Amino acid sequence: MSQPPLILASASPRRRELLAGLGVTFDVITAQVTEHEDSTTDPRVMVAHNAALKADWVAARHPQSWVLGADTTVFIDGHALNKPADAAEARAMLRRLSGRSHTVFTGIALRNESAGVRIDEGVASEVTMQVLDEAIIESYLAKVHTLDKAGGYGIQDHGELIVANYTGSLTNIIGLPVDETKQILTRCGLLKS
Ligand SMILES: Cc1cn([C@H]2C[C@H](O)[C@@H](COP(=O)(O)OP(=O)(O)OP(=O)(O)O)O2)c(=O)[nH]c1=O
Repeated sequence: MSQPPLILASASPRRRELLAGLGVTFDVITAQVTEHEDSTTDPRVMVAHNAALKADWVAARHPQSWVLGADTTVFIDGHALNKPADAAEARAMLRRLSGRSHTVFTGIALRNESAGVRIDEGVASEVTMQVLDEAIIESYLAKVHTLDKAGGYGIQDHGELIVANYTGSLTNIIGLPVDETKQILTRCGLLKS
C-alpha cells in the first residue's frame, strides 16, 4: 500500500481530528523544533514563523511529501499567551483574559520540497471571555487540561463556562482553520473541490 502523500507536522490531537474531518488521508510526524515564544513579537509573524519551522523540519526529511504545519497563539494587550508552563501560569492567563476580548491567531504552512511549494497563511478570530472570578477559574482548571493549550483554555473543552462569544473561525481557535486549510489543499490537488 502506498504512503499517503500528506504529512501533518503536529502533535496536536485537535489538529489531527480537524484535518481528518476534511476527508484527507495523512500521516503524522511531530516536528522537533523550539518554538519562538517572544511575547512581544507581532503575533502574525510569530505564528507564521512557528508554523513554517514545524513544516520545514518535517519537509526536509520527507522532500517528496506534502507537509502541513500550524501554530496557534492567543494575543492580548500586545502580548502573546502561549501554552502555560504550569497551573499558576494558566490561572494568571485566565485572570488576564477575564471579561475582555482577545485575538487567536493560527499560522498554517504547507510545503512540498521536491515541487518547490511553500504556502503560508495566517487566520485571526476574536474571543470575548465572561468575567471569570476565582471560583470559575478554579472549577474550569479542575475540569480541563489547559497546559497544552495557548492562553490556558480550550474553547472546545467546557468553553461554555468561560467564553461569552467569538467571531470568525471556531476551528482556527481550536488550532486549524478548516475552511482555509481546505482551500489550500484543494488548490494543491490534495482534495477534490
Ligand atoms: C486557544 C485554544 C488553543 N488550543 C490549542 C491548539 C494548539 O494545539 C495549542 C497551541 O499550541 P501549538 O504550539 O500551536 O501546537 P501544539 O503544541 O499543540 O502542537 P504542535 O506544535 O506539535 O503542532 O493550543 C485549543 O485546543 N483550544 C483553544 O481554544
